[in-house]
Amino acid sequence: MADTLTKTTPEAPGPRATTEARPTRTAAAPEQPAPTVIADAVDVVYRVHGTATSGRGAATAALGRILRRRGRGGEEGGVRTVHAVRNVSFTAHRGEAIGLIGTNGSGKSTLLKAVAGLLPVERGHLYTDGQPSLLGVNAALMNDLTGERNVHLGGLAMGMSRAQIRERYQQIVDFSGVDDKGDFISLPMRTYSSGMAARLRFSIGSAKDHDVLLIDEALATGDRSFQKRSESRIRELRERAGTVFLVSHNNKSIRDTCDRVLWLEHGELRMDGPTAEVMREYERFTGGKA
Ligand SMILES: Nc1ncnc2c1ncn2[C@@H]1O[C@H](COP(=O)(O)OP(=O)(O)OP(=O)(O)O)[C@@H](O)[C@H]1O
Repeated sequence: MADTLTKTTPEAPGPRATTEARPTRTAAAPEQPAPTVIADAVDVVYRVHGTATSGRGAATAALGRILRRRGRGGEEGGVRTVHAVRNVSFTAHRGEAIGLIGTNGSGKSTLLKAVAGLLPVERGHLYTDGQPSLLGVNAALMNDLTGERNVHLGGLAMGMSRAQIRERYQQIVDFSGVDDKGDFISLPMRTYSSGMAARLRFSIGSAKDHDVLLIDEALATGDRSFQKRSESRIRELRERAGTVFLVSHNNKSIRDTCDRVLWLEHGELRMDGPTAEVMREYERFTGGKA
């Protein structure tokens, strides 16, 4: 494992911090767990191209002209900007399970992708110790291949050796439960229900010990009994010294799995603290409906 934190995100073109205020790991107090992710005033901005509507007569063109007259959105030359994460700072440590909560569109998935190094930061810096893995997205599974082939492919994509995959193969299949209703593991993944595919992805992704594991709830779908199994798997992964981030709208899952919660709203970090405290405030904010 690297001795110093490394910068994982490619930087976006355009304005950025001028000083390279790279946080160095300071001599930690004996019981202080090592930091695994440092976000230092991070901004993430999407640029949506092709929003200009030039065709005369088209309904979308007319709508575009109306919206432009009203001066809405950060649009310039047909490029709309969406400022999804704003000035977010936090430090995550080894052994922590951190929930990411917030109402729809608050920036949770975007922040997760930035930590995974899949999206550039516009301003600020992100440093990670070890390789962050976003569960599912980077497990390059293919619909036309059988579940069995995908277990091998996903394992290789995560950097497991063939021998490691062979050794854990049965465990991965059993945990996913895709064979519970017949021999589905030998059928192409396109024949799986979305829940079955998500279970296999979770099972493959969590078969490896990760330094930083990022889980977006969209990938952790599945029935209640599978969710329970996933929660205990997350606890195991965390016990094996990594850091787990979990995006979820399921407050119970967050309470059962995480000891710390980051609450995002409009891309800003509204609260960062112990699960019980943050969830209490969040439920007050959403009227307990989130
Ligand atoms: N590829 C994209 N291009 C442009 N804007 C995007 C893109 N993805 C997300 N956004 C915008 O960024 C903002 C944050 O979205 P994000 O998906 O991170 O929120 P979220 O908190 O994960 O939402 P949800 O709980 O609904 O999954 C939203 O305004 C969304 O419309």
